[in-house]
Amino acid sequence: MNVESIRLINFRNYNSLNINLNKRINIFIGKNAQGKTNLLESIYMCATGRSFRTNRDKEIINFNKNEAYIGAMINIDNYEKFIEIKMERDKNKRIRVNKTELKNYKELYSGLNVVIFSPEDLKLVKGGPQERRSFLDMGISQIKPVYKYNINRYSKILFQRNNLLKSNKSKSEIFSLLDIFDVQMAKIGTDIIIERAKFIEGLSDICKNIHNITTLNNEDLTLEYISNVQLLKNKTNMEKEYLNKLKMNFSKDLEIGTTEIGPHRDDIIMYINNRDVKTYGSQGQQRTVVLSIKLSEVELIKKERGVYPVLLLDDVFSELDEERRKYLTRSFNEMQTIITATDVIDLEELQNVERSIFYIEEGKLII
Ligand SMILES: Nc1ncnc2c1ncn2[C@@H]1O[C@H](COP(=O)(O)OP(=O)(O)OP(=O)(O)O)[C@@H](O)[C@H]1O
Repeated sequence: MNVESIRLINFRNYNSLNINLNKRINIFIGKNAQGKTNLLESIYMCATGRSFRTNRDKEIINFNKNEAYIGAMINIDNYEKFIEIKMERDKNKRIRVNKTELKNYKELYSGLNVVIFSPEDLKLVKGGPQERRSFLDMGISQIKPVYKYNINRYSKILFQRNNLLKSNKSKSEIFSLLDIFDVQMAKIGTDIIIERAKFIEGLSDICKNIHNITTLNNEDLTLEYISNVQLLKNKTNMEKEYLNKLKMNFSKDLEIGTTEIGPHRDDIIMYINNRDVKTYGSQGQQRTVVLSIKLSEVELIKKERGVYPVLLLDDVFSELDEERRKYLTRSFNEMQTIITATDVIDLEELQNVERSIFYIEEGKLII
C-alpha cells in the first residue's frame, strides 16, 4: 500500500504542488513553518477524509483563496485509486473516488491506511479522554468502514437525545419521547463498545511485546479499556443492560441536561508496571508509551488487512533517544514511510533501502 503522487492546490501554504513519492522512504526537510506537517496532513486526509489537526476545513484553505484541492493517486494491492478532496468556504467538502463523487463526504473509505506519529501525540497519554476516544475512532474506522458509519449515527442520536433532555417539555413527555432514541443508542452503542474493546485487546497484546523491546524489558505496558456500559459476551443481553442503564439514569440525565451513559464517555487507561502512566509516568516514559502504541497500531493494521499502512512521522526523530530512534527506523523496513525533519537525518540502519529526499521552503519544493 502506498501513495504514488499527490497534488495540492491552495492547500494551507501550498499554492500548487505536484509530487511523486517514493514507494519506500520519503524524507521532507525544511525549517520550521515551511509546510512539512501540512503535507502529511493532506495525505492523512486522503486516507481518512479528515484532518488530524482541525475539524474546521476552512482553516485548511489558503488564507487568500476560497477553495482548496487535494488529489492523490494511491496504490492498494496493485490497484490504483484516485482520491480527490475539494474544500470551499462555507460549504461541506466534496470527495471523489475514481472521479465518482461520494453522496456524503463522511463515507470515505479510501482503503488507504495511515498511522501518524508526531510530538503532538503525547496528548494520547496526557490529554483528556476525548483524545483517546478519537484515537480509537480513527484507528478502528480505517479497518472497519461500518464502525465509522456507526460513530456518525451515534453522534447524531446523542445530539438529538441531549437536545430533548434540555427542552422545556414535561418530564413524562421527555421520558416517553426518549424511548426511540434509547433503543437505537443501546444498539449502536453496543456495537461501538464491542469494536473498541476488540481493538484495545488486539493492540494491548502487540503493545506488550513492542514496549518490552523499546524499554529493554524494563517496563510492562498494559492497556485497559474503560466503559460505563458493561461488556458482555452475549450482545443481546448487553444491549438490554445498556438500555436499562439509560432508563435508570434518566432523572440524573434530565437534571444535568446531558447523557451520561454510553461510549461517548469511554476511556483507555495505560499502565506501566501496574501504575497509571498519565499520573505517574515521566515525560520520557509517556513518549515511549506513545511510540509503542503507534507501532502496535501499525502491526495491528498489518494483521487485520494483510498489508502494512503508510507511516507518517512528523518531526519525531529529535524527540527520541538513540535506542528508540534505531528501533523506530528498523520498524519501517517494509512500508512506505513519509518523514519530516528540520535537518538531514541519518538512517544508518536502512542503508540499502531506496529513498527520496525533498527540501521544502515556504510551501514549495526546492529542487
Ligand atoms: N490556511 C492557510 N493558508 C496559508 N498558510 C497556512 C494556512 N494554514 C497554515 N499555514 C501556514 O503553514 C505554515 C506551517 O506549516 P507546517 O505546520 O506544515 O510547518 P512545518 O514545516 O511542519 O513546521 P514545524 O517544523 O515548525 O512543525 C505556517 O507558516 C502557517 O502560517
